[in-house]
Amino acid sequence: MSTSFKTLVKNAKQVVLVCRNAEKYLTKNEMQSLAIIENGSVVIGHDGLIKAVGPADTIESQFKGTTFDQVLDVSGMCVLPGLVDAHTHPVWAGDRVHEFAMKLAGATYMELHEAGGGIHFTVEHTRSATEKHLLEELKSRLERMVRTGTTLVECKSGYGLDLDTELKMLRVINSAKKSLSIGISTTHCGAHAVPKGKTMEEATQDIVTVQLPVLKKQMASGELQVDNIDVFCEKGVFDLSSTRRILEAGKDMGLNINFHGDELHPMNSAILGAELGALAISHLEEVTDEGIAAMATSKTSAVLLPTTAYILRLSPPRARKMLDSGVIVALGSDFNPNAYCCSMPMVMHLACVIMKMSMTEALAAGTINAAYALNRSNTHGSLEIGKQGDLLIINAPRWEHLIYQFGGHQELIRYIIIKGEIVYENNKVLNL
Ligand SMILES: N=CN[C@@H](CCC(=O)O)C(=O)O
Ligand SMILES: [Zn+2]
Repeated sequence: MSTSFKTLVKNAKQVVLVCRNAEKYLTKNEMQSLAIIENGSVVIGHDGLIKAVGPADTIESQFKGTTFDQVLDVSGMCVLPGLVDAHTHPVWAGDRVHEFAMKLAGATYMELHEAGGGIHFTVEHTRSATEKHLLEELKSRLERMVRTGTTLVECKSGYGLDLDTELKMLRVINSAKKSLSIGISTTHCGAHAVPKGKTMEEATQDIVTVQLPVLKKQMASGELQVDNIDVFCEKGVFDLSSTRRILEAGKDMGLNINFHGDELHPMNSAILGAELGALAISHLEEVTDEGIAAMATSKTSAVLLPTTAYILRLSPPRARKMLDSGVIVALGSDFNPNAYCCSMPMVMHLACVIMKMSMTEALAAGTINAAYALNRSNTHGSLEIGKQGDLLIINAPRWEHLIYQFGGHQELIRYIIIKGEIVYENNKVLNL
C-alpha cells in the first residue's frame, strides 16, 4: 500500500456516508437510516478517490507513519458527501426579474410563455450573447453552486432552439467542465420550447434530422461530450408523440433519457419514460398514480424540483406517494431564469417543508439518488472506498443543520473538497 496520500480529514463529529453497501440508489426504508459514523475520518488518495473512511481511532492506527499532503482536523464539524444537483439550466443571458414581478401580480408561467416571454425571452438574449459572455456567466454560477456544497451538477442547453445556439451552449458547458473542478453531466435540451416561427412538428424534425446528427458527429470526433437527451413534454410545448420521437433518436445515439414531464398538465410522460427506459424524469407535479407505478417498476428516477412549485405556486409533486411506492426520488435546484436558486441545501429544506420529505430522505435524494439520475452513482453520491473524494464539511455538531438552517448556508459551510482538493474554504473573519 502507498505510504503517501493526498488528504486526511480527521476527527469529524459525524461522517455521513449515506450508503452502506455501494447501493446505486436508495428507496423506501433505506432512505430513513443513512449510514453515519460518529467521530470519523476520511482518507483520500493522490488519484482523488476515497481510500478509507471509518472511526477516527481506527483510521489513525491504520495510517500510522503515513504521510499526507494535507491534514484537516475537523473536530466539532460534520462531513457529508458533496451534493449532487440533478437538474439545472445554467447557461443563459438576460435575467427575468421583471417577470418575477408579473408572476407575483398573478401572471402564470404559460401565460408569459405564450405571450413570447419566459423561455422565449431567454432564447432571444442567449442567441445574441457571445460564447465568452455565456462562459463567464456559467462559471460564476457554477462557482456559486460549489460554495453551497454542490460537487456534481447536470447542465442543460435549451435556450438556443436552433443548431448554432444549441451547439454554442453545449460548447460553453464543455469548456466549463474542462476548466472547473465541479463535475458536470451535459444535457441536450434543444426541445425546451417550440421556437418562434416553427410548428411543433417542424421543431421536432429539426432536432431529429439536423441537431442530433451534428451532435452525434461532434461527439464521435471528441469535439463535444454530451450525456443526456431532454424534452419539455407539456401541453402547448412538445406532445407525447414528438417527445417519443426525440427521446428515441437521442437514445439511439447513446444518450441517457432525462426529460421534463407531467409538470403543468398530466401528459402520460411518466408512462412514456418508463417504457423507453428513461433514467430520469423531472418535475412530475401532475403525474398520475399509473405513472408513479410505472416509474417504480422501471427504476426511472423522479427528479423533484421544489423551487419550481414554490415560485410558481403550483401544487408540489406528490413526493410521499412516490417515496412510498418505491420510486427513486432525487432532487435538483432547477436553477434557471425562472427559479433563480443555486443552493441544494435550500432545495432540501424546501423538499422537507413543502413536499413532506424527512431530512434523511432529502439528503439521499440530493446525493446518491441524484447521482443515479445522472448515471454517476458508481463515482458520486456517497462516501465509500473507491468513490470520488468530494466532501462537504459543515461547522455544526449534527449533519441535519445543513437542512434545518436555511437562507444562510454560507455561515455553515466550512470546506468544500473535490477529488481530495480543498476548492472552497470559508473562514473569513470580518470586522463588524
Ligand atoms: N419547465 C421547463 N423548463 C424549466 C424552466 C425554464 C425557464 O423558464 O426558463 C424548468 O424546468 O422549470
Ligand atoms: Zn428544467
